[in-house]
Amino acid sequence: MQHEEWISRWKENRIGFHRQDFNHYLLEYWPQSSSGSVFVPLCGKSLDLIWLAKQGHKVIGSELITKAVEAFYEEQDLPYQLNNYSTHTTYSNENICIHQGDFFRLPEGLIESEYFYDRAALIALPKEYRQDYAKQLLQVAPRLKQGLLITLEYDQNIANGPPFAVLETEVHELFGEQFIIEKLTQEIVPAFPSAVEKGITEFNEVVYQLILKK
Ligand SMILES: C[S@@+](CC[C@H](N)C(=O)[O-])C[C@H]1O[C@@H](n2cnc3c(N)ncnc32)[C@H](O)[C@@H]1O
Repeated sequence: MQHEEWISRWKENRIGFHRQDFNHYLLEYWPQSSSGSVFVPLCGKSLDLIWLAKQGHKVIGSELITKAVEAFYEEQDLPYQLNNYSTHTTYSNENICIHQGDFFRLPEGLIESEYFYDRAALIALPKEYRQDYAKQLLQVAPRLKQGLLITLEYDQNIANGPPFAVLETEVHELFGEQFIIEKLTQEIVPAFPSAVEKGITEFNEVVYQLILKK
């Protein structure tokens, strides 16, 4: 998807993916024993960043759109410091730091997180970008050892994304070489309003745990 489309979505407030509460799969399935840093790619202004920080994690997000990042810190009333780099601008706070810029241009090894959380990141990308997403995730955060991934399934022949349908076979194609993939749960849920407009009434939401192979 073109950057311009995300710019106009945020500008026009067409952000039906944004939730006013914490993701219930995160609350249920986030590994309680985890500690350290969590990477949240394509993070928007998600409240899940707050929940993860409250669990004691250092949280590192990546988000393309300046308006989204500024809205996050302003709405959460969190102070931040700014640092400009060639590929991105970093908004830092004691617990939550967001690299604003193109995820695909973040430098190799920038992020030292051991955990990642993907809700509506992989499924925000068209198929032709998803292999690069999986590759870049591990290049930018080479110490990752575990992740929680939430995908959506629906008939992509009825409507195009985003959100895009990402089936279990593709999750294995993208991550199966590096990670042991366990499907934790799945649930039929009402589709986002933008998908309803395109004729999709419900999604099958699927939650996976990914653990790095030894
Ligand atoms: C569907 S939203 C999901 C946001 C968040 N994960 C959530 O659960 O609310 C996808 C987000 O990815 C951002 N995005 C799209 N392309 C990106 C890129 N190349 N680099 C960084 N962020 C990107 C969009 O601006 C948008 O905020």
